[in-house]
Order: sequence, then structure tokens, then C-alpha cells
Amino acid sequence: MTVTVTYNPAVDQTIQFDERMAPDRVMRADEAQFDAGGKGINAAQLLTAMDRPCVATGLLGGFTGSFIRETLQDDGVETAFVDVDGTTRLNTTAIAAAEEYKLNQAGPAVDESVVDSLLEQVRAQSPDRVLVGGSLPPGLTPDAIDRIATGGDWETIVDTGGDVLRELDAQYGLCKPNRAELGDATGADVSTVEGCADAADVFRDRGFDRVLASLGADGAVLVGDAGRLYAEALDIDVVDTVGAGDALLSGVLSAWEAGADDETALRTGVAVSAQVVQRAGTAVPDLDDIDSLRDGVTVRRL
Ligand SMILES: Nc1ncnc2c1ncn2[C@@H]1O[C@H](COP(=O)(O)OP(=O)(O)OP(=O)(O)O)[C@@H](O)[C@H]1O
Ligand SMILES: O=P(O)(O)OC[C@@]1(O)O[C@H](CO)[C@@H](O)[C@@H]1O
Repeated sequence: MTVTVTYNPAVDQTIQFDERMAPDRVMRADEAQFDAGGKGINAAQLLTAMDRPCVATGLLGGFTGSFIRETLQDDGVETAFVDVDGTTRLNTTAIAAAEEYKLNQAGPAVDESVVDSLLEQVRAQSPDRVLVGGSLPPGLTPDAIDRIATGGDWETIVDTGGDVLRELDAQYGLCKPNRAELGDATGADVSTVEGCADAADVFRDRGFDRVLASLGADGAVLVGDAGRLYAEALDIDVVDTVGAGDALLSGVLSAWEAGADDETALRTGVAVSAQVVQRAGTAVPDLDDIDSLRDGVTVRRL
């Protein structure tokens, strides 16, 4: 069973415009939607939709926190959140004439004592695996993630920004940097797929057993004891890429949980991410076609 930890959840607002962004005038949206978001929450929704046992935990507060709670309940996602005084943030993605603008708030400041409360919630679930996803709100340091990783007998997976990744100190089962984070955190040349795999090895030397690096439209690389695999992305019409990395990771974790090997897991991750980027926002897409999409993903050994 997986527990996801989202220290800094968000309501994701996605607004779409036919025309390009321009300053000093009112832009009127053609479409708008709100979704429950934050990397761990997105993963919990997808894992639940793929019938993998999962509990979403994290910090929630205010009217945005209530919206996330209600949305997860409607989606049948099990939850065990800790209440905080501040108001959970609202992040905006503006899609304007096919350009994507991502506007993320910092989130409400919290006190370090929330880590103890969260750890208690995680322990109460007795998970096999804990996925810590997303940024840290003001008031927390990377130690908040290390404390989850060392807080019990579970494998910890981490999907957070390069600056935080660089500072983690504990042993982790997996990290999921994107290309920019891979480059920022290692200083390596990540312009080629081989360069990305080399950078992933730098992460492995720092205490991550496996590295799943997402390369946007170029696909993804999975590096571990079983070798280095590269999957091409599927050729699809992209609406927005918010949540693409969470989808890749959820697909890989779901397949591993079903007993799949690394190659099948990587194919599944790419297939799930393809479904997510073809829809606006971070709501769970239709996952019925995943098996046939997965068969169309090309994987090669590096
Ligand atoms: N333009 C695209 N075309 C096809 N697939 C894509 C495209 N962009 C992303 N993907 C798929 O989504 C996966 C994750 O993408 P990306 O590297 O952009 O994640 P990310 O930066 O972690 O995203 P986020 O932080 O918003 O979740 C890729 O490995 C790929 O399979
Ligand atoms: O600011 P963070 O925590 O790095 O990222 C938060 C976020 O952009 O990531 C998710 C997509 O991956 C969204 O649901 C959410 O708004």
C-alpha cells in the first residue's frame, strides 16, 4: 500500500484563452476549471484510479483545503490529512494560444511541528511505500522529507524540485527529476538522453536506488541496478503538461506493484502521462486504453 505525502497541496486553476497573453488589458478566458492538485495528491488520484491501494496525506487548510478534501472524497481517494491554520494555495496554469504559463504560489507558512503530526498519520497506515511529492511550504526544510524517509520501515520515493533534491540526506528508493532538475542538481550536460542517464547515475551515488528522469516531449529514462532504459514519448496532441511527471511516476509505480519489470513499468508510465497531457488540468483522465497505449511505447537499453 502506498501513502502519498503532499506538504504543499494546491487547487489547480486551469484557464484557456484563444489569443496570446498581452499586458495592460483584460484577458477573458474561454474555458476554466479547478482540480485538486499537488504532486502527491495527483499521484494518489491516479493510483486509486488504477486500483492500487493508496492513502493521500499532507497539509490542508482554508476554503481551498476543503475543496481538495471534497474532490478526493468524490474521487474515492482515501485520505488522512493534517489541518493547518493557513489557506492551501491556488496555482494557475494559463494556456494562451498554445503557450503554457504556470503560476505557482508559495503556500501558507507552517511550523515544523506539522512534520510530527504528518509522520503519525503515515505510520498509522503501515505503508509499504511512501511517495513525498512537490515543493515545501515556507517554514519547512528538506529535513521534513528526510524525516519521512527515516520514520518507518517503508520505501520512500521523492518527487520534488532540484534544489531540495540536492539537500536530501536519507536513503531513497527512487527520485523523479525532470530534465531541468536533473541538470540543476548535478551540473551535468543533460542535452542528450545519454547525458541524462549519466546525470541519473550521479543521483544514484547520492543515495537514490533508482532514478526516473522525465524528459518532456523526449520521453523518460529509468536507471537502476537492472540497467539504463530510455522510452520515447508518444506522439500526441498536448493540451497542457501540468501533472505529466506525476502521471509518469504513478504509471511506473502502479506497474511495479502489479509485478511488472522495469521495461513494462516505464512503458506504462509513458502511456499514463500521454493521457494526462492530452487533457486540461490535473483531473484524472480516462485510463481504459492504457494497455494498448503502453504497447505502442518504444523502449531501448542505453
Ligand atoms: N509534449 C509531450 N508529448 C508527449 N508526451 C509528453 C510531452 N510532455 C510530457 N510528456 C510525457 O509526460 C512525461 C513527464 O513530462 P515532464 O518531463 O514534462 O514532467 P514534469 O516536468 O515532471 O511535469 P510536472 O512537474 O508538471 O508534473 C514525459 O516523460 C512524457 O512521457
Ligand atoms: O509547486 P510544486 O509543489 O513544485 O508543484 C505544484 C504543482 O504545480 O505540481 C502539480 C503538477 O505536477 C500541480 O498539481 C501543482 O499545482
